[in-house]
Amino acid sequence: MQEHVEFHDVSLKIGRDTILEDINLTLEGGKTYGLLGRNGAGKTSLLSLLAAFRPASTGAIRLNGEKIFENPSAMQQICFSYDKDYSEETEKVKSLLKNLEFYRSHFDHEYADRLVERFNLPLNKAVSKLSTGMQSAFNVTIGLASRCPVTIFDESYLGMDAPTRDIFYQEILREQSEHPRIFILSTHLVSEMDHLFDDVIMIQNGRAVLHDDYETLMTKAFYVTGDGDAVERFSKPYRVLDRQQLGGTTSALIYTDAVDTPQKEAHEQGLDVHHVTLQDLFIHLTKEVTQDANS
Ligand SMILES: Nc1ncnc2c1ncn2[C@@H]1O[C@H](COP(=O)(O)OP(=O)(O)OP(=O)(O)O)[C@@H](O)[C@H]1O
Repeated sequence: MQEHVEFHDVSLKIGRDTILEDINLTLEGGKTYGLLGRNGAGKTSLLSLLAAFRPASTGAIRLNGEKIFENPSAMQQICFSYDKDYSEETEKVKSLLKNLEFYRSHFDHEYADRLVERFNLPLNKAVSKLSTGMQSAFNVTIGLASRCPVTIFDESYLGMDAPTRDIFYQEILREQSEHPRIFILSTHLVSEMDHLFDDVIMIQNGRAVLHDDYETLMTKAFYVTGDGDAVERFSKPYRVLDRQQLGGTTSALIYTDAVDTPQKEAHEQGLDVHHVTLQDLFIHLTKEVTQDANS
């Protein structure tokens, strides 16, 4: 069966603060989701609800139609890899990995061994004695080898050097093709990880302000550059996320939900059209929403 997760009208309130509001999302098996949001947007809060660490204040989260919270069989299907504090952990890498087979029904020991080798993890060292980057690699090893149908990595790259992150990215791609599941990658390294995403979800001020498939999303935004008046005329009907002027030349970042994106039309009007990166789009979309929220 193809896994699916549904957030239905989910909110989270802590004390008087509304942390998450009106979250409605559907996630499907075989897809890798990039979860993006500024600091404090609510990414970890959202993921901790999905991992059933806490109940939602309203609404429901379901895995394959079953509520997740306090449901042991649903919780068994979800792995949450985050920047865990191992300072009190006296167990060695080897024994902690061995113990996992009792908790994680899908855990693949051979795969864990391969990852230990790839990440160069010292099996006989206490986990608390691993460097920051090695602890991240250890977390990632558990997340990948547990082969949970829903696997969440919340900023799991912390402290990892570039070659180690590259191994992690290769493994995500290989696992998704050989053992398809729902991967959720919460990250600030947008430009480095965007090639992994099938879908992009953006959280802003506790709301899911965008959920789109990566390819579609990247056709919705583009830069037009040219004579200032011509750019103004062209961009009038569209949402302009950013505008830069240099002498008589203007460059505008257009974002549109139009099914037929108007890039051809821009060309016909003598304007240059350039692609936007996901990182740029993220910066300008979240900047715009923040300004709106404050206005
Ligand atoms: N236990 C808590 N009590 C009160 N407020 C909290 C608690 N945990 C989180 N928050 C608040 O909820 C909001 C969202 O925090 P969250 O950690 O989910 O954001 P995030 O998007 O993961 O941020 P970052 O990218 O900085 O890790 C923040 O305003 C934070 O201060």
